[in-house]
Amino acid sequence: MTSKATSEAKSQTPPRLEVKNLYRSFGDRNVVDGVSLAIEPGKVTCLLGPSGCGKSTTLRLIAGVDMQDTGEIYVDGNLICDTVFRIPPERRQIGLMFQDFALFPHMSVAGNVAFGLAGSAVEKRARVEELLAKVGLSWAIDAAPHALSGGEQQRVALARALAPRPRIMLMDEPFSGLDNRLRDGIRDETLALLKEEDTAVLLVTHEPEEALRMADEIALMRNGKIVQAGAPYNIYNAPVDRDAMAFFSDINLIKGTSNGALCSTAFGDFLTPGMAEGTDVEIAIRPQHVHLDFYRNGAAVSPSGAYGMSAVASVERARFMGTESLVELRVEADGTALKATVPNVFLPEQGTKFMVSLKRNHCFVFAGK
Ligand SMILES: Nc1ncnc2c1ncn2[C@@H]1O[C@H](COP(=O)(O)OP(=O)(O)OP(=O)(O)O)[C@@H](O)[C@H]1O
Repeated sequence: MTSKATSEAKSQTPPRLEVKNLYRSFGDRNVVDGVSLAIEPGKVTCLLGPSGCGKSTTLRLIAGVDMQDTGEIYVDGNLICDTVFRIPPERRQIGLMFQDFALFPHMSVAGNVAFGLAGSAVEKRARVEELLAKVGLSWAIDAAPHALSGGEQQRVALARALAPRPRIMLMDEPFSGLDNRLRDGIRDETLALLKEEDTAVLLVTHEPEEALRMADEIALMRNGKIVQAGAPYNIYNAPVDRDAMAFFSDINLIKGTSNGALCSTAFGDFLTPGMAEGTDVEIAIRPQHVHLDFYRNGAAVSPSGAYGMSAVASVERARFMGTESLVELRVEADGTALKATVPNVFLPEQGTKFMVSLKRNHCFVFAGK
C-alpha cells in the first residue's frame, strides 16, 4: 500500500472512543454542556479542569453508570448509547480505574486480577500471570492485598482493570492517592502498559503537570465545556484565553487599551487585531519568559524583534524555589507587578534595578475582562 493509501485507510478507521455533543444537567445546571471527544487506540486524552467542572460526570456517562440527556457515544464507530439506545455498562468493554481502587480484601492478588475474566481456569490463570508479570508483581500472585504497599496495590488494580482487555480505559484521578515519590514511576509504567495493550485512555485530572506528562491530547474543561483541545505543547504554548493560560502556571498581566490596531505599553506596542478602539487589553506572559538584564546605570538595552523594548523595574522580593529563583519586580513606568523565574540561585536584593523585557513570541494578547 502506498503511504497515501495507508493514511487514507487510517483516516477512515473510526476512533476507538467518540463522544458527540454530550449534555447532562442536574436541576437547572448544565454540568456537561456539549462535550465532544475522539480518542484513537493506544492514545491518552486527559480531561483537565478545575474541581466541579464536570469531568467525573463526563466519565460516568461514558462508563454508562449515568445517562446523558442528549448526545451519542460510539466505540469503534458503533453506537453504544444515545437517548433511546443504551448498552449496559458491563457490555461496553470499558475498564474503570478510580482513586479509591479498592481491591477485594478477602481475595488473593490472583483472585482480584481474575475477577472480571471469562474462560477456563487455565486461560484465566495465563492472563493473570501475563499481567502480573507486566506490572512486575509475579511474586505477589498468592499474596493478600493488605500485604502489599499502596503502589503495589495500585498496580494490582491496573492489572485487574486491564485483564478483560478493555478497548477503553476510563481513569478518574487514579494516582492522587499515592505519595509523590511513588507517583511518577507508577504513572510512567501505567502509561507504557496501556499503550502496549493498545487501549484508548480517557484520564480525568485537575493537575496540569499530570496532564502534560501523560497526555497525547489534553482536553481543557471549564463549566461543562471543552474550551480547548490539542497536544500538550500546543495547549501550553498557544492558550485560547487567559484562564487557559493561567491553569498551567503563574502568569503576568500587563494591562493597556487598544487604539483599534495597537496597545502601547512600557514594553512597546503590541498588535490588537480585531479589537475595537478603547478595548481593555491584557498582555499575558509566563514568568520564565520574562527576561532580566542588568541596569547598567540606565544604559538601556536596544529594542529587538525577539524581546521588544525593555522597561526599568526594581526588585521587591526574590526567593529560591529549589531549581529556580522567583524574582518579583515592579515596573517603574506604570507600577505593573511582574514575576520572573531565573534558573538556579539568583537572589538580587530588594530595590535592585533591572532592564526587563518580554520574549515576544511568548506574549499573548487577550481582550481584558
Ligand atoms: N448526581 C448529581 N446530582 C446533582 N449534582 C451533581 C451530581 N453529580 C455531580 N453533580 C454536580 O455537578 C458538578 C460537577 O461534578 P463532577 O464530579 O463532574 O466535577 P469534577 O470536574 O469531576 O470535579 P472534581 O475534580 O472535584 O471531582 C458538581 O458541582 C457536582 O456537585
